[in-house]
Amino acid sequence: MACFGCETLLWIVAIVIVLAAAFYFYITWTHRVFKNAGIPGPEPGLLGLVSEYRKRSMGDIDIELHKKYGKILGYYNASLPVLSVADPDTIKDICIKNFSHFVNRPNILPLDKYEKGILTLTRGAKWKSTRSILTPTFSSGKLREMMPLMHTCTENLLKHLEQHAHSGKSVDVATFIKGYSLDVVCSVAFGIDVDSQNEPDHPVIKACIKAMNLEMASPYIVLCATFPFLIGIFESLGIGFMTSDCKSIFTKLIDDVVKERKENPSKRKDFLQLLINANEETKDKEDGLAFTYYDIWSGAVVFLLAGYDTSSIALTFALYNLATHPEVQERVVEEINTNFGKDEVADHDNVGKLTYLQMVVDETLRMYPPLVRTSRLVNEEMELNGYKLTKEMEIFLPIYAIHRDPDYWENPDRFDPERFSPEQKSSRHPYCYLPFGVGPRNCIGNRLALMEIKTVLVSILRKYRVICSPETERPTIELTPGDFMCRAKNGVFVKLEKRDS
Ligand code: HEM
Repeated sequence: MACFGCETLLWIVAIVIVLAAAFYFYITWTHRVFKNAGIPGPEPGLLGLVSEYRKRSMGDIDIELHKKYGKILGYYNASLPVLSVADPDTIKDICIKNFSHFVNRPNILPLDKYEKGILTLTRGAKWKSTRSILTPTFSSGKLREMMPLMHTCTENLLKHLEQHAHSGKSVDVATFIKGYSLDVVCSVAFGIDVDSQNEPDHPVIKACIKAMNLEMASPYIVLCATFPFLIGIFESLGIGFMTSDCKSIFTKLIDDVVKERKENPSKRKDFLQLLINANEETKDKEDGLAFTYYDIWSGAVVFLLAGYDTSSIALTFALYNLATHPEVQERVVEEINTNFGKDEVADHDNVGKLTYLQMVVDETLRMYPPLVRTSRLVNEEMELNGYKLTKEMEIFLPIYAIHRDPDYWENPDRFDPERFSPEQKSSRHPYCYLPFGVGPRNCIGNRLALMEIKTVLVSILRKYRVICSPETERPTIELTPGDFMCRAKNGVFVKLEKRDS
């Protein structure tokens, strides 16, 4: 007769075996989609590409997959099938021609009542109404009004760079630029003035940094991608993707500012005020069309989630490209000197004159698109170019891989701003360049981002020559593995040399 302890152990072993077998059958059942549809792609293994995300950058993974399997392929993120589309004509079909079938993006994580209003994640009618309310807040007039706030952040950045330039040592510009971008988010979206370089322990700064720390291979994402039904369960329990401490810091901050401004109307022309105005103006509209208090929260937070890292990555890589290509840098400086008066401040209106600088920024966004992939969700079963798409299938557009595809870009790893001369631009397929995405669901902040990047570059380049140091990674920069964003793994080190004024 078996002892009690042995019997328990046998039960545990049996349960583990049954669970492991159930998991195996479940996962192989979910991995049947592309084989059934005849769509090429890598063997899924147990968790699809998840183990790859720990080793290599997402951009490099996409390049390799598309080289091997063609412009349209299927892979799995844990149990979730993803159709990766790197063909510009099909991208046009998805994002423009058949947009109504692909309005939404997949949610890879649960969303609570605050997060559901975040524009990048909203769906259907809610997306349409939020997008149309937010679009005017990014108009030229509104951007012009926000410039003075951004200018104050640039002044802070220059102050910090000055201290380090003096030392003659190599500096990680990524850190400085991130600090600057955080100051912009706090000022423009949260209505507070913070100098994050001097106040790294400020609770809002810490919350912003924590809220941005999501990687594709994080346990939370892998769990939800393996068992997607958990997303619904978490949502019904009121659990979202942001940690509760970050959420309560943002909520308290926004509550306080909204309350204060409703009692004492403010003259400050920031994005948060535009959100408060939208809330006032739509409060009598029927349910679903009004811009609610939660939408103010989501509007401010989307600025952080979508606008902070993206702009700082673009700025950082622009400085890297200028340091590694001094002849391009001197041409930009010459253009600035020709078009700007001695003490003229770069602003919304005058940066438009700098056409060569625009080409440099465009080429930087090609080589290092801040968002490595963007996505769409199939909203009903359909056929597209001979492929059978199932309802809820995720479609990813591998921006980084398309930008490095030699079929569209000669010598794709070479930095060459001339690719964006009017002649070269007009001779290229328009959908093989997608740093800001494409179609009605493209980046709402693209003009703001470009204005910000160009004005900051002008301010830095008029003061400093950005040069390589022994620490500058060359010929290319290693990117962080498994990151949605195109982030430099080891920072971006350069030296700053003061220019003669
Ligand atoms: C260089 C900087 C930036 C880059 C490269 C960038 C890139 C992108 C990309 C690729 C998308 C997805 C588009 C698509 O799926 O077609 C996107 C969406 C979005 N971006 Fe940006 N972005 C930048 C800056 C900003 C800024 C400053 C904001 C300001 C708030 C912003 C707000 C958004 C929002 C709200 C969406 C979602 C739009 C929607 O779903 O309707 N972005 N961005």
